[in-house]
Amino acid sequence: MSELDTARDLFPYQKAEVLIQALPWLRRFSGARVVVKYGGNAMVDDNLKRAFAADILFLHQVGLRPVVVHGGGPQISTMLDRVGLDTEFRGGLRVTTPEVMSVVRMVLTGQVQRELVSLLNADVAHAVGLSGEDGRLLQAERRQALVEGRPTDVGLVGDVVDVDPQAVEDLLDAGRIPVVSTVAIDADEPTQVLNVNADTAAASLAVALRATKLVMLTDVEGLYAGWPDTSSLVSEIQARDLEPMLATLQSGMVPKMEACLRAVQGGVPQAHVIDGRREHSMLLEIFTDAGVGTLVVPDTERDTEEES
Ligand SMILES: Nc1ncnc2c1ncn2[C@@H]1O[C@H](COP(=O)(O)OP(=O)(O)O)[C@@H](O)[C@H]1O
Ligand SMILES: CC(=O)N[C@@H](CCC(=O)OP(=O)(O)O)C(=O)O
Repeated sequence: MSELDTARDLFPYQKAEVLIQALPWLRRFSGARVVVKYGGNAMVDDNLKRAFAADILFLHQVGLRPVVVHGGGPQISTMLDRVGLDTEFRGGLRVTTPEVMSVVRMVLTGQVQRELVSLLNADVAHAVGLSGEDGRLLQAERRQALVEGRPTDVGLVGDVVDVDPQAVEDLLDAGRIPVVSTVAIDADEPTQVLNVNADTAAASLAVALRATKLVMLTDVEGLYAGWPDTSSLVSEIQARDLEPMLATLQSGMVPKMEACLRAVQGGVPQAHVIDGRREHSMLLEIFTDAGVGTLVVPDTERDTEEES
């Protein structure tokens, strides 16, 4: 039996109780901008994608202003394989030749984004897709990867250095749900596009939009202190405790936690990593005090005072 069936089986008074309990959260987050990063690894089946779209539409309907930033790493790898191009990652970043860049852009903006926009618009037409190229939303500078401590060339890969959020602001003002693909413009050569990690791009956008929350949906429960020991889930961590942990993390969790750190240090009050494989985990996180996943918060003032 799915969790949805269980919810349907609630007694009517229990359903009313759930609605009442959500009221303080609905009040608190009314009008809040929430940047939701949907990772390619959490887009594993059609039911999950539909549940994700339903959650985003719920947030929008109850007065929050969700902005979706999507990934698509596995989907890019599948397409590269299909067209006979090799996939290689160095230091967590895809080695991006001009041919690979064409596939990255095509899959992110022409496949993954289109699919999400179409799911979100199935009943009401709220969602509009855009890429980091539109309105110069995301500008990046070429970067290298760190492999065993050594800077290594990874081709057309960048780090977001400038965000012009106006195109997203315009859509939010018009009551739309922006769906952003993280292809960026090369700040040094504006006709060139760069491949950027979707987690760090989402964090930069959350900072530029002065978002209330950054929520990252992925394929694990959250951050594990002793990965792969799944009993070591970190439920809440301050920026100053996360920083020294970064060097101990592996693979996809490195950019994700760097992104959470970038967000809270840039003024976003809360950054969450939650399990995108569980239907409606986003609603649980936002509208209950169930405390799912890992919450990253800025250093508290009290602790800062204690130190000085
Ligand atoms: N300390 C850790 N805690 C949780 N996951 C970790 C950790 N270290 C590495 N990982 C890996 O990071 C992956 C999530 O990152 P990634 O594959 O990039 O996801 P996404 O496509 O959602 O961005 C997990 O599936 C897990 O294999
Ligand atoms: C430079 C780099 O590695 N870019 C990523 C962009 C997509 C992404 O980040 O997707 P997920 O969020 O699903 O991992 C890539 O090419 O896979």
